[in-house]
Amino acid sequence: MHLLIPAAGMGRRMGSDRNKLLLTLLGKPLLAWTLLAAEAATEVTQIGIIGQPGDQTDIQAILADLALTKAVQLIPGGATRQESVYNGLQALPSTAERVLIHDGARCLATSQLFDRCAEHLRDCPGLIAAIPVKDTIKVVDESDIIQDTPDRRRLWAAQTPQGFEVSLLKQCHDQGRKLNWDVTDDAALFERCGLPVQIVAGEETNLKVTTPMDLAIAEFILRQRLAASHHS
Ligand SMILES: Nc1ccn([C@@H]2O[C@H](COP(=O)(O)OP(=O)(O)OP(=O)(O)O)[C@@H](O)[C@H]2O)c(=O)n1
Ligand SMILES: C[C@](O)(CO)[C@H](O)COP(=O)(O)O
Repeated sequence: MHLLIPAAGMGRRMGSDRNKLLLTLLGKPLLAWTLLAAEAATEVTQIGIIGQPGDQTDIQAILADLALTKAVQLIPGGATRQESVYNGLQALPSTAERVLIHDGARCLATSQLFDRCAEHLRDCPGLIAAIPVKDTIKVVDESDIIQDTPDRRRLWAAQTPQGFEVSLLKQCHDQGRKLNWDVTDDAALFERCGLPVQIVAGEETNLKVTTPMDLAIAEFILRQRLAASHHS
């Protein structure tokens, strides 16, 4: 199955001078960890990295270092994640029926999670990895006065991978562009088009590295993971 990796962000919330996916986490760029998980996933056959042209040299260097066995294509990114994924969809071969999309910034996703999503995608038109929300969530108005406390049993935190039938997702993206929808994930486009999106069990460690604190937490998790694999 094809995997698209949006990797064309600026990392503004990270506050660094470059794309956060090029920052180092335990000796490798963030993007390299994401690619290693994709390489280890049995169900992933082809990888499209969606990156800004200005990052292309760095991305090529990461690829040269990893020497992945899977076919990798570089696709130019857009101004938003939504635009970047749109570009990725246009670059897929016409034979691609289903696609997984996974944020480069979720560099701790395991190969098992990719495989689980790909397997489920054979039985539904759209899905996302997600985990149940642990906090009590408040809905507030413009003055920060609480308006509602939704039932936590119905709240899930969206992650990636997200997977879809390619033809349907392309239609949803086209609709979104026509109607100027501005969304943060692909599932939202599917939802707005009235299409069902299934939840698949995500991973608590599959955080999106967004801020410097996330980077520190990711390093802690990765250290634990590597230590456990050395002892087994
Ligand atoms: N124009 C964009 C913006 C984001 N992304 C990707 O989408 C994922 C999720 O985005 P986010 O974590 O918000 O990354 P940034 O946009 O880099 O971060 P920020 O919003 O803090 O600038 C990341 O892998 C990012 O590289 C992308 O491919 N193209
Ligand atoms: C796609 C996503 O990673 C799901 O959690 C997320 O929506 C990306 O955008 P965000 O604006 O950084 O939440």
